Amino acid sequence: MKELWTSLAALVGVFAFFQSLLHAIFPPELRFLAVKLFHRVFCFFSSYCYFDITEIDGVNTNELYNAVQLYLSSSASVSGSRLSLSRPLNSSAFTFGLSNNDRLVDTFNGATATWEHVVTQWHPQSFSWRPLPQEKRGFTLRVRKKDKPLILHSYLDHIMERANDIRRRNQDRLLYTNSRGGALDARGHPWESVPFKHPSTFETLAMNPERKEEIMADLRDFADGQTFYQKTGRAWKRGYLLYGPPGTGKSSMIAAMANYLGYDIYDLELTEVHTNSELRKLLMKTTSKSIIVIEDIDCSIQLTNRNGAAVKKSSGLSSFSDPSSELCPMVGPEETTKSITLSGLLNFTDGLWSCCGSERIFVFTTNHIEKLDPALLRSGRMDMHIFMSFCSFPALKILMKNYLGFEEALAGGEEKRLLGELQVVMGTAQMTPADVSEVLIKNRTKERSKAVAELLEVLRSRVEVRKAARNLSTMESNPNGELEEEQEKRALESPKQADEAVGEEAEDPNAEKNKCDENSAED
Ligand SMILES: Nc1ncnc2c1ncn2[C@@H]1O[C@H](COP(=O)(O)OP(=O)(O)OP(=O)(O)O)[C@@H](O)[C@H]1O
Ligand SMILES: [Mg+2]
Repeated sequence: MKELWTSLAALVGVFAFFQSLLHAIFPPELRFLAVKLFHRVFCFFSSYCYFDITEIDGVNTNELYNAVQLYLSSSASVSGSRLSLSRPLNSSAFTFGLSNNDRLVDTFNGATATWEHVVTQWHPQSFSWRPLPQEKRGFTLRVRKKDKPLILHSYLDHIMERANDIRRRNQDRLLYTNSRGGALDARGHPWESVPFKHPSTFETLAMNPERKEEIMADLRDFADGQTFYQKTGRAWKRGYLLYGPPGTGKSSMIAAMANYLGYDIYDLELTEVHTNSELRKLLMKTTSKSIIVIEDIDCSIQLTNRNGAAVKKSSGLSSFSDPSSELCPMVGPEETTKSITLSGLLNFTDGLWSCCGSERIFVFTTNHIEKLDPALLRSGRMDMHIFMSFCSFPALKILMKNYLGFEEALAGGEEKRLLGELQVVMGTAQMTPADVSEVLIKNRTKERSKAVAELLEVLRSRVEVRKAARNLSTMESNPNGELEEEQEKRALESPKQADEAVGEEAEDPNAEKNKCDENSAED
């Protein structure tokens, strides 16, 4: 045994001697060439090929590196004995990873892939404004040469897909905003994000159950429709226009959609976007499986029609923004040339640029559908028009269940009677779900039947106010109806002052016409 150790030590000594001799005799360039040559010969005779996937690709983060890390985390958690553990920002789950210079073997369609996590110290030479990492990290993938085509064509795609899945499952959804205007952050992103934790779901959303089911089915079909969209040559996107009075649940519906599908939300603040190209850049930086929202589209911004002229209500093309409205200040011609145009917006939702991602939903909301340009309403543009109405009786039952735990099937005699009375007054009271919710919140700690009775009282007084308003307006017989409109607005917008206010019945001007109106183009 002792002899073996002696001969081993001698061997190491000889090797060290020859190495120092080589260093002394040959210049570094020659040594470098020799190593390179050796490497080439080795690669030529080796049956393996290698791929390096570094964390930083030039100055940008390499998406594939992150995807591989996430992908391997699912198998690493099962097989590894020493793992790195992390919890990414905005994530609700832990992620496992390979420790430095550790290996993991994966198989894909019969091919074996060996992954090694390589970490080396790094001292960047060049100056950078951004703090750069002190170590260089990357993965080395080793596969048999014969498996190279399979790896390049399918395996990497498979990894990206799996990683996206894992990310979606682990990560809290995000709400993005472009409130910084067009300015980019350190990573070149124009969007800022916060975790999206809105509790609204389709279960809590008060609306006609059949209509709700229809919308949910539409969303499901959309999310599962990759093959359909591919087969029919359509971009994988869908547009919803939500319209109705304030407080009827348009924003709540968007949150419910996002929660239902597990999508992120991009809340596009159009007033912060200055040009069409800025709008395009924003679109390009959105991810798949997301909902892009433009709230209050009718008064977000001064839009121009496709001829470049300002859209005028009087010209027959209804306007997004009434120049006289204080919400939508008039923009002069010189600004108009710089601002975004209607065609820019239509390109954003519908043109070639809308396809620079997939599986995206566009949602526009408005309180005044009659103010929208027909170009936005025409068939196929916004696939589904959803009217969010005043609180109906079925919607009221949902709110009562949410806030008071009131179940119709379990209601006692007195509760049943109250429910019957509610049904009678509900149709004429025209209260928004937001107003009803407020009354229910106020009374939620009371005994249930008392809370219901209280709501009935509020609804009745509302009906009374509306009746009085109608009578008064008939007496005044205002030929232009302008006063009626004003009174109606006051009575409905501030129900608390309704006793003093005198108004006329307010109805969505397009309610009947547009109710549940869905563009036939979609199917
Ligand atoms: N259909 C509804 N179902 C459940 N809750 C509702 C509904 N509509 C309104 N609410 C309640 O009223 C509040 C305001 O609703 P929301 O912001 O969704 O209305 P909106 O239609 O978007 O109003 P606006 O037109 O002013 O933006 C919500 O926080 C929610 O609690
Ligand atoms: Mg809203």
